[in-house]
Amino acid sequence: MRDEVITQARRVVVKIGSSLIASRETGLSAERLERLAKEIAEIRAQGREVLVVSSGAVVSGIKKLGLREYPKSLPVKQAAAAVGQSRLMWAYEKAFERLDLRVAQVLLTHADLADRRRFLNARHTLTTLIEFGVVPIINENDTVAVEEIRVGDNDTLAAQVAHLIDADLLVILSDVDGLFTADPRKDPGATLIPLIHEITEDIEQRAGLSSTFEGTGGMATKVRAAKKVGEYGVPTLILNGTHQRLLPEVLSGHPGGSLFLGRERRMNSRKHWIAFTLRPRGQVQLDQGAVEALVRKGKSLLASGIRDITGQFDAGDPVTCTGPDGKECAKGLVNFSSAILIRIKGLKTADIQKIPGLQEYEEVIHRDNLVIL
Ligand SMILES: Nc1ncnc2c1ncn2[C@@H]1O[C@H](COP(=O)(O)OP(=O)(O)O)[C@@H](O)[C@H]1O
Ligand SMILES: N[C@@H](CCC(=O)OP(=O)(O)O)C(=O)O
Repeated sequence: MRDEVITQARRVVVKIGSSLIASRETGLSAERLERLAKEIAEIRAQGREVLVVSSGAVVSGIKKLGLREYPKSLPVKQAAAAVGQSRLMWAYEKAFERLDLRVAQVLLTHADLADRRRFLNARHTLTTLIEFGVVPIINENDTVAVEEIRVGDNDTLAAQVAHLIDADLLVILSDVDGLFTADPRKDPGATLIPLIHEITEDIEQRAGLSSTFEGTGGMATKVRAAKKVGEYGVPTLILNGTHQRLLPEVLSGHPGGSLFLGRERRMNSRKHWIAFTLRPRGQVQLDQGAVEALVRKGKSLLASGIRDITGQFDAGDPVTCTGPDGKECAKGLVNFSSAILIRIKGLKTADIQKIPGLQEYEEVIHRDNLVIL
């Protein structure tokens, strides 16, 4: 099972963490990056399509700007990313050119993925690049990404890219062998977990933050990324990129790393986008009858089952639905703004249709726009 999922993966997203390609002396380790480029060329030669999500803009920029530490404020981080991204891309350009491979820089923000039209457009661009045999090198567009439109970390971005282009496998290369029972930097007794069938709360709690100068999210964002794509049926493999030739060897069937199996049945792409890419703008609290209608019977959400509304949102925005126990049970795109929902919550369809302007009312969230969590 493990072997097949890995060896037969045709379209692969490889995420390269800052921890792997950073160098204290020069900002960016050209040697490491060249070696990784060779290994990517090797897995392409195995008959795979490869897209790279690479961090490293900020660490490259730190050296170039003469900063002493990883920037804390957003403007300094953005300035470092701006000067660092061109250096990062230049290093990839040179490394892949030697291997007769062409690369393309693709910079994305959350806003590019949260708008369905832009999401589909990005999908088009990336698949066209793959058809041309180009290796896309993707990063977050840190320079323009303010808090509201940032993905925030590249493990999450890689998961969103894997979904975007319907990948068969997500590989996260880091400076650690995989997921351990605890952070191995802090607990020398921690052991590697080679195969994860299901991401339980226990697994999530074992994944800690980054304890290095360069790292952003640590193991926590990697496990979250694996959960995200796993729901879409894409497995995730975490490997130690500091070990020479581990990537091509493991992809050829050798043991190594931690593999998170994805769900066998893929979630429909649009529903996955609603569930995992969009950020909720508000919350709709439901009564037990509505929870059952949604979760067990696959019905659309009607106003009669709504008890209350939190937040301010417009028609078409994503919202989460919670049951009487306060737990999230669904997420979907609402047909009405929060201002209208406050007026019609708890009312029957026939009564709502008597309200001027709401004669056409049918449902608050249509089941095609609703995902059960
Ligand atoms: N349970 C765990 N297993 C493995 N690594 C862990 C765990 N918890 C925390 N970590 C830390 O996560 C780090 C990798 O994440 P990070 O530093 O963000 O790297 P990258 O730059 O590759 O994304 C490891 O070096 C390790 O210290
Ligand atoms: N976009 C940033 C990296 C953000 C990030 O997630 O870093 P990492 O944890 O090293 O993958 C950069 O290029 O510096």
